[in-house]
Amino acid sequence: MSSALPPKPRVIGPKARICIVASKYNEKFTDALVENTIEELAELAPNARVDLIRVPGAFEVPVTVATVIEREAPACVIALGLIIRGSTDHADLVGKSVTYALQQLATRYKRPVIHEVLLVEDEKQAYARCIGSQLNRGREAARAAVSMIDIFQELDRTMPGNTIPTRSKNRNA
Ligand SMILES: Nc1c(NC[C@H](O)[C@H](O)[C@H](O)CO)[nH]c(=O)[nH]c1=O
Ligand SMILES: CC(=O)[C@@H](O)COP(=O)(O)O
Repeated sequence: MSSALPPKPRVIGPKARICIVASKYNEKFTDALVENTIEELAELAPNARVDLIRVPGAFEVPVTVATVIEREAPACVIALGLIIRGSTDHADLVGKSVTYALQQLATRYKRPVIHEVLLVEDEKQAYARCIGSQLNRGREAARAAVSMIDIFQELDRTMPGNTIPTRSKNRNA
């Protein structure tokens, strides 16, 4: 059984823009994920501007995240979705490709991308993580997002520039 939610981070004051990219597929569950995320963000980042983009399925989430970051990068992107395993390998293929793509985007753009595109076995697991409270992955997404915004704002204060020394022309330097 998965562990419970991470503790609530401290409330962040500064205004920040957060973009949620959420798939519509399995909408009973993905709607609940979105609602829980927004509710938790309202408490932890009351001054934040929260944009919401809904896409057809989990597989469409990464390309939308990439476009959002390239056009108007938010402080943090939250990716939400629910994949329920069927009778073929499609669920695994979608789940793994989305996971890899989101991590690639986060590290390429140095922008926090919170990954709560869930792959579950059945509706019971989906209910516990999307609608239930103890394991709610929407609240978990919001807490991770606020923590990362806080961390990156601190990094901007303490490590503003490119601190990796560029190699000099003199290879011996
Ligand atoms: N079966 C689920 C899907 N499948 C659809 C894909 O995500 C994608 O939209 C399609 O392959 C077209 O590119 N999506 C989910 O989010 N959840 C599922 O359970
Ligand atoms: C992730 C999916 O598209 C999957 O749930 C569809 O079900 P199936 O594997 O039976 O085609």
